Amino acid sequence: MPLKNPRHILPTISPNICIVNFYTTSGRLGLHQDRDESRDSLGRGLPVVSLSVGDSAEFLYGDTRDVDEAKTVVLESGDVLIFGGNSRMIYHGISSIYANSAPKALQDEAGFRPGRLNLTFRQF
Ligand SMILES: O=C(O)CCC(=O)C(=O)O
Ligand SMILES: [Fe+2]
Repeated sequence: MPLKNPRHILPTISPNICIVNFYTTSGRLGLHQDRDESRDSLGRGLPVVSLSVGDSAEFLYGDTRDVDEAKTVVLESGDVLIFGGNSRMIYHGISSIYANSAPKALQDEAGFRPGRLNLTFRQF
């Protein structure tokens, strides 16, 4: 079945914030909700658009702050994860970084240091 047009699922954004996180190979981020955007933005469920570069990471997500109930998805270099609409207030975090999992060209040709870069684009 063809994927639905995302515009029918999530509102579009004009991002005016980019949060940049760099994780060393021992880096972690505890389960949290992203709630620093405006009430209007949160109320409309405007999505967070997350781009991963470098080493792969285990991304946890769930409806509660309970790590044991959270699901996991591995985010690889180049992956874009979008959460918005009914999922805008999910708890999420990073439980581990897989050392040496980045594409070799990133290290060899771009001089990317070991670890993971994450950029999240948001509309305040
Ligand atoms: O590194 C990630 O994939 C998540 C980052 C995050 O949750 C945040 O910046 O609020
Ligand atoms: Fe977050």
